[in-house]
Amino acid sequence: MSNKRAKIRAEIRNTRKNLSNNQQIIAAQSLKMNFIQHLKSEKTTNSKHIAIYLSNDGELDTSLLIKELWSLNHTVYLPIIHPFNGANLLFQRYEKNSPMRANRYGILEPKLNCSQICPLPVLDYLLMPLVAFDKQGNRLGMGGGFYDRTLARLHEQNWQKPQLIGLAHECQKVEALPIESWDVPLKTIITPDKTYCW
Ligand SMILES: Nc1nc2c(c(=O)[nH]1)N(C=O)[C@@H](CNc1ccc(C(=O)N[C@@H](CCC(=O)O)C(=O)O)cc1)CN2
Ligand SMILES: Nc1ncnc2c1ncn2[C@@H]1O[C@H](COP(=O)(O)OP(=O)(O)OP(=O)(O)O)[C@@H](O)[C@H]1O
Repeated sequence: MSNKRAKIRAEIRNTRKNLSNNQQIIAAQSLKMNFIQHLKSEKTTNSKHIAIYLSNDGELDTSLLIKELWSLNHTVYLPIIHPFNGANLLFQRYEKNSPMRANRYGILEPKLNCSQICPLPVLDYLLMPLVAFDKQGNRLGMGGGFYDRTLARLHEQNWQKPQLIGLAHECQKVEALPIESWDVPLKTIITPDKTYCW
């Protein structure tokens, strides 16, 4: 692993964890408004299949957005670390009363129920956590390689769906990330302040 990537990861995780509760609440409200605005700008009104994540480690809080998506009749999914290969993600439906369990990192995920797994190409939007992003839309995650491995096959083809959207605080932006061959760049990143499009 590149030292430079590890250093950026450690620094930004620290900055992000030091955001106050108040800053996190305001950020969560802005994220909700910005993503709903993004959906409206696409001029499609039917209900969508949207994968998101439950926040951890100072990540942008998604809880308000998830409630809003449910109330607008969108179908929400969360990542599950693959129970057999442990290296890829599956996306399983998430409802208010879904049975949950903590994964190996202590992050809650739905208990595996194969009938509720959504194949990747059926998802309309994949909202991804990240640690750092740069001005070209490159993404640095927590270091597990889960999203990159899960998206690798899709990335080799000229895929239409899902639209990949990174969610981050503005303080997670850096000038330029050292990139690796497997990194999947993002077309959109939503922060509480701005929606970046490439
Ligand atoms: N909210 C959220 N969910 C997610 C991710 C994420 O980045 N954020 N992931 C995105 O891929 C996957 C989990 N990836 C993760 C990778 C590392 C750590 C982590 O805390 N690592 C510790 C070391 C833990 C250990 O090995 O025991 C650390 O770096 O301190 C957390 C999640 C799936 N779910
Ligand atoms: N497409 C892939 N095929 C095989 N291995 C991969 C692939 N993508 C990533 N990896 C492995 O995963 C490890 C971690 O990758 P990286 O540091 O880019 O993760 P990350 O983007 O920070 O994490 P995440 O995607 O989980 O948020 C790398 O050392 C690499 O070996």
